[in-house]
Amino acid sequence: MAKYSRVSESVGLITLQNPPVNALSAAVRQGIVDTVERALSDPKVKSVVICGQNGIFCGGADIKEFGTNMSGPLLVPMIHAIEAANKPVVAAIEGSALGGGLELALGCHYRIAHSKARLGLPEVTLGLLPAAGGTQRLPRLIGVPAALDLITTGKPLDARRISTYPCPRPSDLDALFEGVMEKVRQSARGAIAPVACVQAVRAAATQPYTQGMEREKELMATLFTSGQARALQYCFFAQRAVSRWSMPNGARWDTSKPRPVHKAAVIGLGTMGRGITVALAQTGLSVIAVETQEKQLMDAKQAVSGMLERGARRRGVAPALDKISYSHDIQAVADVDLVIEAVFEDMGLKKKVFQQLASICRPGTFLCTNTSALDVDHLASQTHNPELVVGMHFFAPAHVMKLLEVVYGPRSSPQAVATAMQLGKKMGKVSVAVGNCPGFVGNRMLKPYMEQAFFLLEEGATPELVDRALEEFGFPMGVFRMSDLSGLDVGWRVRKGDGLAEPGAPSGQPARIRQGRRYSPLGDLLCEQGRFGQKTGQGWYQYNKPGSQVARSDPWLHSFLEGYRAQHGLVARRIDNQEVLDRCLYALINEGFRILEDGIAAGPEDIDMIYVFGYGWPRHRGGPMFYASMVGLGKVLERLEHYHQAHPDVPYLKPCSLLWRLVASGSPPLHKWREVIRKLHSQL
Ligand SMILES: CC/C=C/CC(=O)SCCNC(=O)CCNC(=O)[C@H](O)C(C)(C)COP(=O)(O)OP(=O)(O)OC[C@H]1O[C@@H](n2cnc3c(N)ncnc32)[C@H](O)[C@@H]1OP(=O)(O)O
Repeated sequence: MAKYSRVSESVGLITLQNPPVNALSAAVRQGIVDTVERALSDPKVKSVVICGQNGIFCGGADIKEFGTNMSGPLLVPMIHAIEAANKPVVAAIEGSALGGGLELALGCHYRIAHSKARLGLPEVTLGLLPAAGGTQRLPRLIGVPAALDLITTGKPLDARRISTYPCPRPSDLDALFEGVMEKVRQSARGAIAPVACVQAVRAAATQPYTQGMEREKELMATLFTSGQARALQYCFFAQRAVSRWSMPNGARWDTSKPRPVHKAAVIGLGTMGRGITVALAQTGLSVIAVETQEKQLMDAKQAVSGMLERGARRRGVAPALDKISYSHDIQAVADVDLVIEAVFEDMGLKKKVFQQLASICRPGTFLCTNTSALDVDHLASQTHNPELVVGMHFFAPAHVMKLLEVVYGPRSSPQAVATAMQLGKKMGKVSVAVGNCPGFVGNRMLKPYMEQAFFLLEEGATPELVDRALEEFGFPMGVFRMSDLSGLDVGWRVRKGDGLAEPGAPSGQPARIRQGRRYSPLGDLLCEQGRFGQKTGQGWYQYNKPGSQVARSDPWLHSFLEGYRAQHGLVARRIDNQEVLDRCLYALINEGFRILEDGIAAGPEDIDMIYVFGYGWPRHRGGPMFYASMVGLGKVLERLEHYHQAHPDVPYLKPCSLLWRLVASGSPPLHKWREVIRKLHSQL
């Protein structure tokens, strides 16, 4: 809706009214058309001001309308009519003016913005482009380079005084567009909207306005119906939906009250502990950082200060150095509100820390563990108050990565979960509440994905082939480059703990069967040679020196694979990209369905946001479960069955019962899966 009033006798004031962000729904667009017409036909009105209610100009088109039969006036003619008005129209911008909201402002003759206003064209993040004249008017207003930056990244900027703008004067348009196109293609990793944005702005720079508008419309028509736009718009809502968490016992976000956290402690200052300390201090909390080894404590202090200083420089603020006090004595945590344990991933050590915390901390202190896979409930049982224990699983580097898995055990209280979720939000994380099981959601699904990658090497693939297929799909790094980055020894330690990795495996089939199922010892064999990845300069690839990040193909690895296949009587065959994607992704997705079946994740959105924000799943593909729904559940099931028949000793390829059930009930759209899951649970 849009409210009309006349102020100071001669000013027609149009106020957009559609809480919470004044999105341009059909009713709002109709309201604008009607009120503009009214102002223009009123002889007493000499000028018109458009603003938004409740401190926000406009959050853009109503994204909820996208999948529907959109009715009401169209944005383009509405904005044209405003631009063509014979009375001056001013956009008075407070808060956000985004997407269609900014395009509306661009159609006005003047724009006045509050110094704290945020202006942006985020359409590209939804798989679209600003097709209400945004790609045509903005370059004309602020120049091609600045417009390209805003339109292709979707990042908003603060209102600025015009005198601070650089004067846009590109000398060689062709070179400029070629350069930008190359950069955009690289960072887009297969997303089509950023590329279309460049093409639309190129039309603005090289063609008359009307032809530019035609090109903008044409490009938008392609994007609007694309699967990528659907995926990105799904992510927009899923990111918000995961904050409305629920637990199988009925506890929910809206009935569980978090407790405020002012002072926190981090135990263990390795890589994860340092990142968590930085993230907490940057949020404004007082932090006690504990490391019992003196040398490690000194190193950590220096590293944390450096990270805080660099971060503060980037954001133009003072570093939060004074928020942290360091101690080598765990007794220093006695009066904090919440503790995050981040010691070495070893159950014995973690148990000891939890026993100590239980006797040191004041009653009511929340005790959290940053374990990435261990049993949170077992740690809770070391304390007097297991209801105060939850997992807070951060991702490295913890002050940068957006994902936080909040892991509740069977005894975690709703208040503990609510407190961890709220703290995550304060830290700027996308927090997802998940149940307790080995690996939780993210790492549990990674296991079958990595297992398939190892098997593919045994059958004839190379790390380069597997990685290329996954990177072309949109992952920033394939599985082997990622494994080299995070360290092969991490998985080796876990496999040893699980009784899987044994040194000096014999040759032949028995060497590749462990605990009754197919097993690939390839990763273990590399570790036995001291090839831990980037940190040792050798892993699945080779590096110039330890710590280097530039992976190069390694002839040693290729002949090692040949020798391994010969030793075990395996004949290499040709493997194509499709098989790599099918086997790695469908095995991972199948585990996602098992996680839903087990009630470890409340819905597919939780799994998808974990993969998008923590594991580099390409956002324009919406997350693994959304991807499965786009591919078609029937096809996923058929492919899994096919591969399981070929590899009956690989249980991860056996389609799970929820997938069968969903296909049997007609492959309902993803937002209906919860109903099927509820029915399944009620029958168990
Ligand atoms: C015809 C095609 C035309 C396309 C042109 C476009 O305009 S595309 C849309 C471009 N606009 C955006 O992408 C803006 C998206 N919104 C935001 O970035 C933020 O919401 C905000 C406006 C900066 C406000 O942020 P804040 O943190 O204050 O609130 P939330 O993000 O939590 O949002 C509050 C609720 O409002 C819903 N919502 C926000 N924007 C839209 C929108 N454009 N359409 C529909 N709904 C929107 C959001 O989902 C939240 O709802 P919940 O029910 O609470 O989840």
